[in-house]
Amino acid sequence: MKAPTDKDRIMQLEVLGVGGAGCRIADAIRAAEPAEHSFLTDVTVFDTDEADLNRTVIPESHRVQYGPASDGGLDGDLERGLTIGREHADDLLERRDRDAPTADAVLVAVGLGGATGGGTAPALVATLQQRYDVPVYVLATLPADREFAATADASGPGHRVSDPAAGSETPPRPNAAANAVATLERLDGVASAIICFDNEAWLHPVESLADARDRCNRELATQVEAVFAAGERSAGAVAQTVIDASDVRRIVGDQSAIVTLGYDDVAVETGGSRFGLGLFSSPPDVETSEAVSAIETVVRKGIHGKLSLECNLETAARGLLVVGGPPAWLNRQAIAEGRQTLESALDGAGVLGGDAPRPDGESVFAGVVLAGVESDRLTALRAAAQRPPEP
Ligand SMILES: Nc1nc2c(ncn2[C@@H]2O[C@H](COP(=O)(O)OP(=O)(O)OP(=O)(O)O)[C@@H](O)[C@H]2O)c(=O)[nH]1
Repeated sequence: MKAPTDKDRIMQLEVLGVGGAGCRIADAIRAAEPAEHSFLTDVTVFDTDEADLNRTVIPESHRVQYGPASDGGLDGDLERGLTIGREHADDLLERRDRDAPTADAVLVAVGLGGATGGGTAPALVATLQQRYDVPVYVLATLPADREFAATADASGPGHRVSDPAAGSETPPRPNAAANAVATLERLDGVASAIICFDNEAWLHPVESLADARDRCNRELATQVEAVFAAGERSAGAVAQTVIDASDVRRIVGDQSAIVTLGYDDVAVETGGSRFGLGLFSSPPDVETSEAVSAIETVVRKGIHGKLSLECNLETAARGLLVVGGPPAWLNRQAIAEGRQTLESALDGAGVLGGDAPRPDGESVFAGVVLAGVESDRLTALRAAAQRPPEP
């Protein structure tokens, strides 16, 4: 954390999506990137399932099919996925756009529970770590119980075939918990950090993953963007306290810590016309009390609201808070107090804070990172992984 200078480098992230979920999440992150503050160097997606790959809106040049040339993926066979992953990891990295600028960090998105993403991610991350001197973070979804639990038969509410034509059917995955735990173990000691998103917590009670996934992916992309695009200086708006790549690195560490994200936002008056070019609009007069109240609200909900992975806050080893929005709303005192709020919630763990001015933004938001957390959900998945698959 430091005051901005002209030499400040804005954090740039390369995103690689692997497997069905990884490709869709990478797609969602790309879609969430606002034109006026780009933070992505490049987004490339890899899948064994060509049909799934072609449903993303990632340009064809950045979609890579590998392994057996068949639609439908590897059907949950993780051993096979691991073999294919080891065989192809080098080649996949070669098949990226070689002209893309070097990033400050790489984010590998993957859905844990399947065979393609979960099989390839460990080898891909290990190869990235060998080749580059930048952190390699994994963004991993955890499977929902309805994918593998006793009630997960094809007639259960969680397994409604939603829209087969769009490829959104969700077949039961009896091995999902075991696969997820096995992949997590393989990533431990290899990934710089593992950011988790728990599908179980984000799905509504009676909803199939197919119905929920686009909404979940948008939520996750928003959480990611709030944090990783924080260091951006856009259109003359300079953050008072810039969060850069080394700050993120300090907080999430390089020891495969489990990381969870929090986020909240509130729409605010911006004074500009939504329809015109805004050339004649002036910044709104913002009441200090209103700005303070908006920041207090998003910080409180960002910390105590639903996290990407539920955890006991006091177990967090480190935390990061980013407060963003239109510059006129970014009250410095309130942001500093928000950081103290995070510090007290984390029981004195090390906390960094910063602001992210968004001149074109229409909301005030808080992005929260909690690193090194312990989560009952991971314990439950490990227990489920020990049980034999339901018949
Ligand atoms: N949040 C979210 N989770 C998803 C999505 N698609 C799948 N998942 C989760 O990710 C896990 C793995 O699914 P996929 O990524 O489709 O599987 P895969 O890696 O392609 O592997 P195979 O299909 O077995 O070849 C599932 O068990 C789900 O829990 C998605 O779009 N969003």
